Amino acid sequence: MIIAIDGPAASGKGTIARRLAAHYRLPHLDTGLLYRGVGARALAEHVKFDDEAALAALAGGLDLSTLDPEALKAGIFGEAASRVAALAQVRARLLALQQDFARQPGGAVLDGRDIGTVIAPEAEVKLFVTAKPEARAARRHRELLQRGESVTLDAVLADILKRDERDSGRASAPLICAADADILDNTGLDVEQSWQAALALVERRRPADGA
Ligand SMILES: Nc1ncnc2c1ncn2[C@@H]1O[C@H](COP(=O)(O)OP(=O)(O)OP(=O)(O)O)[C@@H](O)[C@H]1O
Ligand SMILES: Nc1ccn([C@@H]2O[C@H](COP(=O)(O)O)[C@@H](O)[C@H]2O)c(=O)n1
Repeated sequence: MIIAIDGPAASGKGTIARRLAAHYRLPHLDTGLLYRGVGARALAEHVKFDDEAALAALAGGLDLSTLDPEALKAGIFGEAASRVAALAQVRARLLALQQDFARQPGGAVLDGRDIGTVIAPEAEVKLFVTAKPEARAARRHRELLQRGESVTLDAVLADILKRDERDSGRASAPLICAADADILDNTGLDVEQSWQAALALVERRRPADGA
């Protein structure tokens, strides 16, 4: 069974994806980490965000096993990720890795922006997890403060709105809800309520044999 989870920044899709993976004993890929990894290397190597060929080369050389999820969750890499993610050549270089992960025997859980539309349109279960920008900003703000980052709620909200616009407006694999996805708006739901709502939606769609 492939479970595809998409949605805007800080909607809680990663939290849900990790729990679904544990619940159904499926491998999980947070695809945002790939773009964050490319963005981080671009910053480290001073590659300009309009140098598509050079950024695509970085994407082609990405080694999943060396990515540090904790470090890549820093706010600065979210913005860098969304800039490199707008480039078609970068996305093309990351396509096979994600599709291979999705199509492994037994299935997988992937979360991102284009999983149900581009990476695994054949997924048996698709969730589009969303929440009002103010709710998402409050969550991300809390998370960044816990990480020790000094940032205002207004700055986080502005970043989220900018990223939403860039991710939804780009020509290549924009963030859109797949026509056959279930929408979960978890504004006003806490983590546990959001998880229970997601699980109920997945259970409704899950193939009887779990394949
Ligand atoms: N329903 C919820 N209510 C409150 N906080 C939540 C909820 N769901 C997730 N969170 C918290 O919000 C933050 C963002 O959640 P998460 O990382 O799952 O979002 P995401 O959509 O995967 O974000 P990203 O933009 O990095 O892909 C985390 O700190 C998480 O613990
Ligand atoms: N499938 C995906 C996943 C992510 N992106 C881009 O990466 C940025 C960071 O993603 P997070 O989920 O870690 O916040 C995001 O803003 C997207 O621009 C993507 O394009 N496709």
